[in-house]
Amino acid sequence: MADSQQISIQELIKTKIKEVPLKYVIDPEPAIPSEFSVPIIDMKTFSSSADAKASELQKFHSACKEWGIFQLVNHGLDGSLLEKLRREIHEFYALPLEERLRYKIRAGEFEGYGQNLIQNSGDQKADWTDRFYMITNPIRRRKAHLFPELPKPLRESLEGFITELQKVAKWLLGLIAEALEMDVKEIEEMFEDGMQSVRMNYYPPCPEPDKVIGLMPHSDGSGLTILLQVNAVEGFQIKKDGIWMPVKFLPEALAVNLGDIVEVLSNGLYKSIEHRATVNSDKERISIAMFFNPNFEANVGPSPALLANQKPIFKTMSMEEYVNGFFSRRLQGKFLDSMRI
Ligand SMILES: O=C(O)CCC(=O)C(=O)O
Ligand SMILES: [Fe+2]
Repeated sequence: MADSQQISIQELIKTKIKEVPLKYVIDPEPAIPSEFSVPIIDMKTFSSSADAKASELQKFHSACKEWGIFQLVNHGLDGSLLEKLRREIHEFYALPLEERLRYKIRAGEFEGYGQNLIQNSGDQKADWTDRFYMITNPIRRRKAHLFPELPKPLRESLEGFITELQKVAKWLLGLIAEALEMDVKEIEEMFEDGMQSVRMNYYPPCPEPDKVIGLMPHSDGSGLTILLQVNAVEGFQIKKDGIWMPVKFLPEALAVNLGDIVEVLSNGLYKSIEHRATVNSDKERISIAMFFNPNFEANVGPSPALLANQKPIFKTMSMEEYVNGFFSRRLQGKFLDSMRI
């Protein structure tokens, strides 16, 4: 396989393959369509009457307990900003290969553009995706050849998107503190100047879509993840009550899923949902996920506020230790299982 095709599936499919190479062939568990839809949380309701707010907070609390994912509407993000961001991400993936390769994943690193890494050789299977992952915050942790070197229009719209999402994430974390009856200061301090990262996921069309997976089943290692569908192609699925189900998002909603850190913080009351991405035969699919995490001075463990009347079910570790543990494995399954007491 030529080098470019090792880096990019987008290049591989230009060779008009009829069958997918063995390293991508898995046998994904089928999904079963469900009549249920992911809960919808309306941000506007929180600024209306006290009764309406209390009932929306209750809905939020149940969504976090039962689903670990919800769709946030009336989030106040500027439609034209989202429009521009979507256009610029498309343009990035339409760039000639040499341009995209300026950002390719370097040896021993996980940030950059390219296929998801296979950690151990053997017969480990690969995801059908060309992703671009990078740490965006704290700004001092941005790699000089990645974010600062992006094409200017993409960089500017990403910057705008990040600033807006930071406000939404801060508000959501405050809501989590309120729903869990924690001190809001505790969560604010934990996430202040936190580690944030972004992944632009590009899933090329696939000649045998039922044999591959865009992104293996996993829960996010983050505190919170905010996900935006970049084009209108479906493919996001969650495992709910042991069954995979496809998820349809409202076109302008932000999907918010809880990551492992919030599951640990809530001492298991809230759930980080297992999810995956599927691909299809004729359309590319693009999404962008932004991950919000605590800062490197924080500890990851059950909130002391919750331990007054319950035993911890997870260990506490430093954020540094947590991040090293998380990135030393591939994105698959649930990392927090290794933190259970
Ligand atoms: O592409 C998607 O819809 C899912 C992306 C995702 O789960 C991730 O980037 O962690
Ligand atoms: Fe994810």
